[in-house]
Amino acid sequence: MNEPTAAPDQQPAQKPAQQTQQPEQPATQQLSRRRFFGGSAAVAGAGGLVLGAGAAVALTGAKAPTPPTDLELVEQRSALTEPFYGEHQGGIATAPQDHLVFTSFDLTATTAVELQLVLAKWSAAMAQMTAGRPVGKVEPSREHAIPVDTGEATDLGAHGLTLTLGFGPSLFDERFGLEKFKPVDFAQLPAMAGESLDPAMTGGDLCIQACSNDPQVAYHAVRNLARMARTSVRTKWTVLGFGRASAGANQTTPRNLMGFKDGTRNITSDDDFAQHVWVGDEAGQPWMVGGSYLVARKIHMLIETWDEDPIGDQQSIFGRTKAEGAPLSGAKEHDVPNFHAVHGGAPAIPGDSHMALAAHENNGGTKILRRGYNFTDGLDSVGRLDAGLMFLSFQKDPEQFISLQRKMGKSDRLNEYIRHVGSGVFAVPAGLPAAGSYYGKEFFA
Ligand SMILES: C=CC1=C(C)c2cc3[nH]c(cc4nc(cc5[nH]c(cc1n2)c(C)c5CCC(=O)O)C(CCC(=O)O)=C4C)c(C)c3C=C
Ligand SMILES: [Fe+2]
Repeated sequence: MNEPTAAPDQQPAQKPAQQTQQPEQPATQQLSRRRFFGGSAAVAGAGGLVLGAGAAVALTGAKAPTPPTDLELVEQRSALTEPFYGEHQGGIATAPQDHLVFTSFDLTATTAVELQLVLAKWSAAMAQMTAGRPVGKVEPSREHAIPVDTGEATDLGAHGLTLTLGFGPSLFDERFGLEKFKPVDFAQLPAMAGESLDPAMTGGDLCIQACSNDPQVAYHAVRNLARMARTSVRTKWTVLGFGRASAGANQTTPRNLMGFKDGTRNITSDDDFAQHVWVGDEAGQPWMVGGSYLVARKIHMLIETWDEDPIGDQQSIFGRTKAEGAPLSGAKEHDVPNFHAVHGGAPAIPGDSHMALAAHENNGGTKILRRGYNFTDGLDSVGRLDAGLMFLSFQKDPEQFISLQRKMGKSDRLNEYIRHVGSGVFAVPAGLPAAGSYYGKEFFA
C-alpha cells in the first residue's frame, strides 16, 4: 500500500501560513463593535473632546452603545483557528492556549502498513479538527450506524486547537523496519538525579500534544484520534493540563501552582526559534528539517510543604520576587537579571536558585522553549494534593534539556519541593505542506 486515503469527510486544505488567524467576526459582532467605537469616536472627533459613552448619547441623540454580548464573545473565541499546514507543526511557536491534553501511545500494530494507516488517518483527522470540523458523521442517517465522530465538540469550534504529533525513539526499533530513519543520537532520556519516574508514565512510541482554549475541544481531539486507531495503538499515559504555565510573544506571563510567574524569559523571537528550536540538517533526516524535539516531564509538586515555606525562602529558591516576578537583582518582571549583583555581601540572585542554574547566561547560551501547563490529579492515596507542572519543552536537540536538567537535578534548591514522575522525549516532524500529505510519509516510500 502506498497512499492511504484520508479520513471520512475530509475538507479542502487550510491556508499554509503559520500565523494565528483571527476569526471572521459574525455580523452581529461587527455591528456592535461599530456602534461601540464608531459612535463615540465620531463625537469626540467633532468636538475635539474625549467624551464618555453617556455624553455621546446626550449630544448626538444616538442609541447607547451596545457592548458585545457573552454569546458574541464566545463565538469570537470559538472561531479562532490555527493553520494546520505549514513549515512547522502548530503547538510549538503558537502562543500557548489555555488547556492541554498530552497523551503518549504505544503501538500494538505489528506491520509497517498498519502504522502507515494510523499516520495517514491521524494526519487527515488532525486537519479536520484543527479547522473546527468533526472527523466524520456525528449523527448518521441510518439508525444502526455507529457515529464516526463522538460528538462532544459539535458546534464548539476549534478554540485555537493545535495538534502536535511526536515519534518516540522506540518507534525506530526493528518492529517496523524504520531503523534507518532514526535521527542521529535520538534515544530515550538518560537517568538523571532527582527523578522518581513511574514506568507507567514514561516513554511511548507516539505522542500527541493537544492544546486549545476549550478543554473539551482538546479532549475530543485526542479521544477521537485514539478511537480511530484503537486496533493499532494503546494509550500509555495522559496528562490534562489547565492554566498555561508559560508565555508566548505578546502574552502576559501566567503563574504556576507555586504562585510564581512562569515563562517570563521564554523564547519568542524568530532568531531564537531558528537557533534553539527548529531542527536543521544536523538530525541527518530530511523529515526532521523544520521539526523539533519535545521533552515531556510530569513534575509533581509537594504543595503542602511549599505552602509553609516563608516568602523570603520561596523567592530565593526561584531567584525572583513572587508578586512582580522581578529578578532579585532588579525591580520589574522584565528587568534583565544581573547574576553579579551583590546584596548584603551575598549574590542578589543565589547561585543555587532555579533561575541562576537555568539561565542561558550561565549555560553557554543554551535556551529551550518552555510550553508547560499546570495539572492536578486530585488527591493522592494519603490525601495530599496531587498536582504540579506538566513541563513541556521544545528544542532542536534533546541535549539542550539534558544538560540543563543534569545540572538542576543535582543542585537546584527547587528540588526539595518537586519530583519528576513522568518522562518522554519525542521527535516532532516538520509541518505538512498540504492536504494529501501525512506525517511519516517518507518512511513508506
Ligand atoms: C530542565 C529544564 C527545566 C525544568 C525541568 C524546569 C522546571 C520548573 N520550572 C519552574 C518554574 C520556573 N522556571 C523558571 C525559569 C526557567 N526554568 C527553566 C528550565 C526548567 N524549569 C529555564 C530555562 C528558565 C529560564 C531561566 C532564565 O533564563 O531566566 C521560572 C522563572 C521565570 C521564567 O523565566 O520563566 C520559574 C518560576 C517550576 C515550578 C518547575 C518544576 C515544577
Ligand atoms: Fe523552570
